[in-house]
Amino acid sequence: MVLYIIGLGLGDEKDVTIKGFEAIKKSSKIYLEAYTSLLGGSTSIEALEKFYEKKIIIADREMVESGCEEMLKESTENDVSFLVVGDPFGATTHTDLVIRAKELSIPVKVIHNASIMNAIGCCGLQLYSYGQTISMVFFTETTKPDSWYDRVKINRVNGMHTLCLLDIKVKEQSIENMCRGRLIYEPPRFMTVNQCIEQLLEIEEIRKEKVYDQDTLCIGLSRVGQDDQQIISGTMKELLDVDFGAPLHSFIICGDMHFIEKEYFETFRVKKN
Ligand SMILES: C[S@@+](CC[C@H](N)C(=O)[O-])C[C@H]1O[C@@H](n2cnc3c(N)ncnc32)[C@H](O)[C@@H]1O
Repeated sequence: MVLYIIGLGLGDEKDVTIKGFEAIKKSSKIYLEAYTSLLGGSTSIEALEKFYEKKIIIADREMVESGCEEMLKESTENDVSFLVVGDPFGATTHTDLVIRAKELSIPVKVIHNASIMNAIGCCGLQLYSYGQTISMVFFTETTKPDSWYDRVKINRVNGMHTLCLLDIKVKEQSIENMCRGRLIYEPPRFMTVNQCIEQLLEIEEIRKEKVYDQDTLCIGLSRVGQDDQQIISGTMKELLDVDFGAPLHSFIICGDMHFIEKEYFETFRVKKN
């Protein structure tokens, strides 16, 4: 029997490929990885279930990171589909799951789809000219992780663009609820372009290595691949107050731009009052 790992793309329930759809149809159980990305705003689990005519089981972080025992056991007897928004190996790599399945001699078939890692090409910067992608996590009162700053520095020194993927917090417990063992979860949070810029500038202020500043050119994107996607370019200062609307958001710190990249950049330039 086969464990299908299927990318759903970035839009809605209809972005699944025909191959993916066929695999879902013949699977006895369908799991949806629901903590590293999000389909289009109005795409609910119910919409997926209606379109695929199948019941969907939510695979949260706990389940995936604790080994997916039940799902793998099921795959030894029947075809099972594990759905991932975007591409299964785009940004979040589900390699642990593949290794576990291989250890149990379960055949795995991966069905790819669009990922933010390639759809980001819609802003006109050449995919070949990006350096390392960074993940920007929410700062807290006590922690401000900044290891990404060194990677942005390398990218900037080498004239490369930096894609910043922004934090998603779902099914998080408050410290108090965790300590008391209460399974009460905080509302989901998705980092905005504005929060990302604030954190970037805060760390530049602390590190002072002149990696970028508020006049650095950048691009904010939201809901890429969906009908209401937004792409807005400008300086960090200019984008700080722009409302990019509903999640998900991504951010790019531009490196050196070819003249065609510059021309394209200007077509998305923030409107000044
Ligand atoms: C772990 S990554 C995405 C992994 C996903 N499997 C993929 O291939 O696209 C999640 C982050 O990518 C970015 N992202 C994903 N989809 C997006 C979209 N449609 N528009 C803008 N940003 C997106 C957001 O910053 C989000 O927090």
